[in-house]
Amino acid sequence: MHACKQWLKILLDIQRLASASVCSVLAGRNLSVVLQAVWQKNAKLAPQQRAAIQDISYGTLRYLGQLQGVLDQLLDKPLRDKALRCLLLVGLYQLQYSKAASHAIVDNAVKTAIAIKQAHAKGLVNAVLRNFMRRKESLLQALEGNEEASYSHPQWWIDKLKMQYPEHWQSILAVNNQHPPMTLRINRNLSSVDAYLNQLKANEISARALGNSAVKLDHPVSVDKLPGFSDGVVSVQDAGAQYAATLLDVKDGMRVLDACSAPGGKTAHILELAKVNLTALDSDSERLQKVSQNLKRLNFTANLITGDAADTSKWWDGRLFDRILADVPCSASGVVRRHPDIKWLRRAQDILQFAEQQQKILDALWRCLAIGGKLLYVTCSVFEKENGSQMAAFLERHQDAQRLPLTGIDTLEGQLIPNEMHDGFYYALLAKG
Ligand SMILES: C[S@@+](CC[C@H](N)C(=O)[O-])C[C@H]1O[C@@H](n2cnc3c(N)ncnc32)[C@H](O)[C@@H]1O
Repeated sequence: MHACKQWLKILLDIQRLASASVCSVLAGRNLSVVLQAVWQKNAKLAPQQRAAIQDISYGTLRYLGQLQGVLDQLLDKPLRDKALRCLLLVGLYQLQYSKAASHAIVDNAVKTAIAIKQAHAKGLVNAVLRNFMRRKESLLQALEGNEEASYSHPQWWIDKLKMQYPEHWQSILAVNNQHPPMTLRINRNLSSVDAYLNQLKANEISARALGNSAVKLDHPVSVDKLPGFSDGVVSVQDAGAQYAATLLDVKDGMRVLDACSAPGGKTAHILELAKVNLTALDSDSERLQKVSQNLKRLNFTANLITGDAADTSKWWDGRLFDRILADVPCSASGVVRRHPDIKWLRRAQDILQFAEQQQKILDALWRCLAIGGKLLYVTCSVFEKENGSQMAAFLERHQDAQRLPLTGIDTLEGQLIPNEMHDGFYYALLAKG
């Protein structure tokens, strides 16, 4: 194929596959699962094409509220065709946020309309996107006062944050719409933050220290570019997540349970901190394989079990644990910048369901903890039903539980508010008396 034609086909494929991915998410599917399926079906995609499809899909979902608000102004009547609507959203995203030439984006979108059998809509695609280019300022200005469009989050989500964080809700929403940082955890048995920063510098990777084991890269790189990654010198882990293993206060010889362990980021950190007898449980056997791969890279071993943390009769041998990490399933509302699909997939009522599941897991695990032992409850949520009120209710039910201070961490009563440095987490450290 002529080089120019080939290039055009590549651009069309990118737009077509990104639109299809956005459509699948809007139909209720998880973006990373959708993209995995796209890679499998289109095995010949070059790494740059994959990166572009990923970037456009993530970006469109990150700014979906705003893009929908703009699109609705540009349409005379509601557009029922979902594939076409997604193509227009993707085109608007590219026009507003990508560096590609505007005329090329519009031309491609028109051709993509034909490729996805929407040839009748060529005129509409052309008109909507060109109108956006002409009237951009006024269209964006007209969104003022429309919170769902201005903050690109569902209104119920914005309302919850406003109620719960009268001072921080806007900064949380803003951070959720940023690109996530790539942060590393240095295995301090093998290196140190200073030594690793020097290694990164020698490899022309700019970064800075965040505390005594975390290093934040100025720009994400693929892990194979990280010195010592395959030898376990570093792991990729958000700085907020790195508090978990430290707070758990593990000592050599302890029996430790990591009750919701996959993919094993915190499991590995615990093993870096002490020589413990560790059981890593997860209800998802496929995800548990990731724990196994992670531990292998880091040269650690643990007792891996597939099981439901809430149903101890199926997997527990009755011997009490000295430490339990309960990094429970949650709304993931604290890690939205890593998974922008979450904010559109969740429904307000899901939060209560998560809270119920968390309660069952917590109550079951509490029975497995030795007297004098500690349990760390963790969520990557910012919603208080899963966090503060979950903990308050737990302490009401369990008179033998005492909440311990989170030494060395700046939190809002256990809540780590997402910011430029770290994701959003909630931590509650409990001692059994
Ligand atoms: C927040 S993730 C854990 C992240 C992990 N601790 C890490 O740092 O890499 C929650 C995990 O809980 C698992 N899970 C969900 N329900 C569970 C249950 N009833 N029992 C055990 N694991 C469960 C999910 O499969 C998921 O892997």
